[in-house]
Amino acid sequence: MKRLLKRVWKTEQTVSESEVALFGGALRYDFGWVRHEYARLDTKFGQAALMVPTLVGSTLRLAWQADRRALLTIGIAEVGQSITQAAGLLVTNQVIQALLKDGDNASRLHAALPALIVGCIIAVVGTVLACLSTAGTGRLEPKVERLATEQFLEGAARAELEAIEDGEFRTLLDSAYFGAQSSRTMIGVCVAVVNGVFSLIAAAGVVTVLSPVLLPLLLLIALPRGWGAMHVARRRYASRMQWIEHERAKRLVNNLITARESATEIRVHQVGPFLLDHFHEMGQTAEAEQTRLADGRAVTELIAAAMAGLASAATFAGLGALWLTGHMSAATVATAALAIRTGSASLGALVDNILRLHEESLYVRDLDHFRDEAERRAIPTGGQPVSDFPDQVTFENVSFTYPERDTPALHEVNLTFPRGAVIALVGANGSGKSTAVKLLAGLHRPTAGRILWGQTDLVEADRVDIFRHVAALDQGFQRWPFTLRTNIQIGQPERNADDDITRAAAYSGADKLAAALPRGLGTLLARQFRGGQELSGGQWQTVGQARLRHRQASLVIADEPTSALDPEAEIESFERIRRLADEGKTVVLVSHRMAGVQHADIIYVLDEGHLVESGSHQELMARPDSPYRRMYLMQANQYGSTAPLVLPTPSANGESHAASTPD
Ligand SMILES: Nc1ncnc2c1ncn2[C@@H]1O[C@H](COP(=O)(O)OP(=O)(O)OP(=O)(O)O)[C@@H](O)[C@H]1O
Repeated sequence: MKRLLKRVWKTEQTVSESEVALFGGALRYDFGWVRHEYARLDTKFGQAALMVPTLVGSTLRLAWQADRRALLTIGIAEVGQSITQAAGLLVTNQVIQALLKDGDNASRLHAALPALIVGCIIAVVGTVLACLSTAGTGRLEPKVERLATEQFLEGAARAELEAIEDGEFRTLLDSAYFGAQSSRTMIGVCVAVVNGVFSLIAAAGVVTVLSPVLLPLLLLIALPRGWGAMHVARRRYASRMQWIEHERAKRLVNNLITARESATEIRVHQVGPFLLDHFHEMGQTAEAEQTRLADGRAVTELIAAAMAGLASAATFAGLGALWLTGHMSAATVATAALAIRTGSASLGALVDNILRLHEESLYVRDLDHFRDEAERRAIPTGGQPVSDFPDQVTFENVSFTYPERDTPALHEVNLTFPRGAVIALVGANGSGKSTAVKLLAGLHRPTAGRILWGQTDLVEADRVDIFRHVAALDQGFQRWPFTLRTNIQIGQPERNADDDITRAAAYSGADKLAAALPRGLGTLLARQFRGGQELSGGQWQTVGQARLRHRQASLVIADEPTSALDPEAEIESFERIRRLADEGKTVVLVSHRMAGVQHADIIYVLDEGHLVESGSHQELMARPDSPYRRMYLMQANQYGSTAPLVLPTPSANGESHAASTPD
């Protein structure tokens, strides 16, 4: 027995050899909710019970916002039920008293009849109230979940990009995600807690009315039951946490074996059998762990039941003694026994529900915290209007350091983006090009220095106005799992006319792509769904450029727009983007393809966050020690000295003709 208890109650972590080999140990997410692991195990029941009003408060506020009628219905139904419960017990007492009176059976039954009828009416009212509460809860739960999810999504969508990239905020975001689901669960649990409290008050009230001496007896039977329920709940929580860790590891391996991204290596490198072996080993460890936990639960429940049984026996012995010594009538003893049973069952359920409430509230509190934090870090609304695109946007000694980074990504940089010009940003990997365009687009605010939109400092400007002027396509632009049409329209969702979409598609060549797809522009671009199609990287860039064109913006930012295009498509693409400047748009190009940027009006060269030079292609090529010249020649030399970089030069009428580089 001792060995069994030791085995089932051991608390140390069981990690399979496979988990150690693949992940270096148990696979734990760095998510916020993991911070709560075992939190409740350390919480005493008293502490959890004391927190109930606070925990219930925030859920009730949400419920009040979601549907106050449903909330009021539940409240009234629950209070009504507790009244019917107490009244039912008192009426039962009347019935028993009448039945135990002197006289023949018929006269005793006659005497009991009025109380019996009242009892039936009370039971019907109680049932109707319980149904009302169930209906109200069913109506309220999805609304609360929807409201909580909307508040979560709104907070996430409005947060500054800095916040989204900040590890702490992301952690909070991930944990708050569970809060929306928990808010829904909390409604049902709150109702159960309220129900439990009222039932307990009703039972205790009746017991006190019958004989105040019975109240300690109720406690005597209820306390061990409460202790048992708490112990079982705590073991269940611990078991869930351990089980989750194994499941998480197994699910990850499972996903890796079936994922499309790993399909090539799974086959060519024969990773499949390797991972399957580990999957099998992890599965066995998990099964052993589950068996151990199930044994543990059974033992705990057995002990809890035994304790509750002993307490019941002692209580009923006490009741028997009171009856035998003439301190209590048989009718009162019977009613008291009933009230004690009802009360102790309510208390057991109450303890269980309070602990569940505490567990769920951990996630709901994360959601509350996230809402506050998201509000604090939201992109500010209002500010100085920037209704017209200015003559130029200027970076004045701009520095920027990412959160959690020591070295600045941009260091006292001065840049000018004149209206209608093509500006190229070039430089080695990590030199700060993408960071500069994110600042230009208003996605980040400088850590030092100023970005001036005309005369307006970006920090004081209405950011929504700024975003309205910007169309941006970055390296990892979103490949929405929607139709081709929506993938273009989403550049400016409110422009939905067929003509606009077709024009944008024709601009980038996405019209030819659509013609080759089974449902044209209506083809779903998501292989994971039925009828969905997958595009190649280059085809996606064509779609991205159509999206860029669809957006009616004055500042067009294209960060590596051609990296996946074939040479012919790349030439066309650069030319197309450059031509946007002819319409008065300011075009900012970030690219490693020197041939593509050489026709820009201004080329800025960045190196480790510093601006090292600027000028036109001709000016930069004329400087012997120019880093731009070095990069350009390096690329040109890859094709051999007899084949210098050749790209069409845009002509005034938009047609292109080949031109060799000046070098
Ligand atoms: N979200 C981020 N959080 C923290 N650091 C970042 C983030 N994005 C970029 N950095 C860092 O900032 C520096 C500049 O990165 P940036 O992406 O602007 O370079 P880049 O010139 O666009 O590079 P590439 O040519 O490789 O795209 C790098 O050191 C990079 O590691």
